[in-house]
Amino acid sequence: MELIRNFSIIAHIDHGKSTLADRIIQLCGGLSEREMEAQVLDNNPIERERGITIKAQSVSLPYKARDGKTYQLNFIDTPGHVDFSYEVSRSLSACEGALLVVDAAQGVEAQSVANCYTALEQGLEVIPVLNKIDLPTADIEKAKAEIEAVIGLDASDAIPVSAKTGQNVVEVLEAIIHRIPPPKPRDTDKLQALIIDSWFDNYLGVVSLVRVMQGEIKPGDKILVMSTGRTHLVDDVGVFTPKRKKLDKLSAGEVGWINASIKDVHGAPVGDTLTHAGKPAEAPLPGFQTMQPRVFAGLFPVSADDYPALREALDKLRLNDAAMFFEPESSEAMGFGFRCGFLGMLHMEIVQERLEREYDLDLITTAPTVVYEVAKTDGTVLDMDNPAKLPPPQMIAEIREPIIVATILTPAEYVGNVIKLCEEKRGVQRSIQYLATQVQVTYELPLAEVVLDFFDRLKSVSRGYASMDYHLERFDAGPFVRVDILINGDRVDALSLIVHRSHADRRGRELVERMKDLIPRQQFDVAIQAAIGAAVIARSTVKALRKNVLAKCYGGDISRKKKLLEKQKEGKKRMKQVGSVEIPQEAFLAVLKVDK
Ligand SMILES: Nc1nc2c(ncn2[C@@H]2O[C@H](COP(=O)(O)OP(=O)(O)OP(=O)(O)O)[C@@H](O)[C@H]2O)c(=O)[nH]1
Repeated sequence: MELIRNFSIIAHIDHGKSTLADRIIQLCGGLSEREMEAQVLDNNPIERERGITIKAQSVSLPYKARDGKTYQLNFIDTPGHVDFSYEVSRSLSACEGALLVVDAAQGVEAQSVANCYTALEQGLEVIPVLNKIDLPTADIEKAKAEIEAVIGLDASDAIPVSAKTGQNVVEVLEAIIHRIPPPKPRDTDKLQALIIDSWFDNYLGVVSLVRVMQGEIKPGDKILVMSTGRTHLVDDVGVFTPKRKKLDKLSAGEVGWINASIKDVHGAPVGDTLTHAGKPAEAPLPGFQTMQPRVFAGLFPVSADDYPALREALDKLRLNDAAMFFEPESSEAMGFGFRCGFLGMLHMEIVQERLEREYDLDLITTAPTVVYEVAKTDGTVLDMDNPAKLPPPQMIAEIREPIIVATILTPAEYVGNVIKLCEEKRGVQRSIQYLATQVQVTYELPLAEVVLDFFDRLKSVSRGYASMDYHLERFDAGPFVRVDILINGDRVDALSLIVHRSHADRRGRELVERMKDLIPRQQFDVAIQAAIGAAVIARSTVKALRKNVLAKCYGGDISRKKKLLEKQKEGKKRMKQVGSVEIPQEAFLAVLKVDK
């Protein structure tokens, strides 16, 4: 155990975590040059394409140090996006230390600050690493000053490196073995293993990444999942090197995978404790906060025939993604589909992309909504994740919306823009603090205002420099109303929105205008209305088509004609019928884009 070091890397997206991890793997001889390919830790092709890490993974590496001893380094990867910050804390809880990687040309970003605090709270040793020193814009002293001012962490012995060229990376390894303590020995050998992550493998079924806190775990052991009381036989145990390698056992202090023929990820819940059925530990380890889906949307197949395929695909995805939620939903406008819950917008986009790409499904996604608390006049409180299901106004005593506290870090020159954006999004300022080279602004903001386009807007008003982190604080009552969209008098239930009364008129108007541009002209007039209850707040009309589209081409240009027809066919693919009107997918997505 003296020779084991368990560590994580905390870094903001793009600061070079994967590149550094690859270098470390290479230095420890984990993979040959050919096998390195690109970044081995980003397994999922979508993660790789988007260059963001989502799932926690791990590697065990032997490192022969300058002192002549060979250490076992267990690196547990953490995701870098704000949607997935709960996964960071669970990766950290399996470690004794963490590297804080800061891009020396960019400085500290909000996400790393929050994750760094989590690490410090959990008692981890944090080693600051300044990356990208090969860049001419890198400023080591400034980055150090920022770490000290913003995080309050001593950065005098921060290690300057270039993960790209490999310069100084070996010093990081030496710091890991000297500065991060080995796992603490326990005085009992009763098994306690913390499930850091579980995922579904097509060949093996559920594989769990565990940190053995005490005792040991071997193939053939009968293990007990402490929260469910279920027992399973362990088939195999091992580590990733990063290749999957079977071992005889995993011992106290180690991190590795186990496979115990559990059917789905819910059978091995993340944060749960495994122990021996015959000789159980007295108590489970402290678990993790369960993750609550915060953003909900309806997913509907474009073709009703795809409904069973969609269900199957969602079932499969859920095997891997314990944070995803879904249940059947039926909509008058959209037919049968599923109401799905996600951690945030990025999570939603990724799931949607996987369904379309890996399962070849054409989907329509309704506007995402947050979960409102609806207090009814009869004293009951509902969690409302679907505006179409809001009870009638006379039954509602109060609607409460989720409020977050956002911490934003920005260079001083953009602070005015950032404040303006927050105010526009109904934010209430809590504090503003000038630190070394950045400003830290804290705002209370309605989550509903944040989920749609806040990140994009924040990036654009700060030229990409501002970063943010947030946590849910409470629910606040407010004057919320449901805005319905009617097409030729039919309510499109899937387009209903819950909005703040003060934004309802503008929102309704924008929505109607946008829908008008997106609904193709038909053989008859199409009336589009936005309404609150029976009161129409905006209206518009798509005039009936008078001429055949092809008439414009004067019969001459065949290729142009063909193009037009093809374009129409394209458009047809993602259409939904509402009453007698066909609505393209973009019209539904317009709801997303309307600026609140
Ligand atoms: N010049 C230079 N570029 C680097 C260095 N380290 C990483 N990069 C580049 O920075 C970009 C981001 O690096 P990644 O390693 O993918 O970043 P990451 O933090 O893992 O990103 P996520 O996986 O999204 O969390 C890539 O284009 C790298 O090539 C470095 O030391 N110097």
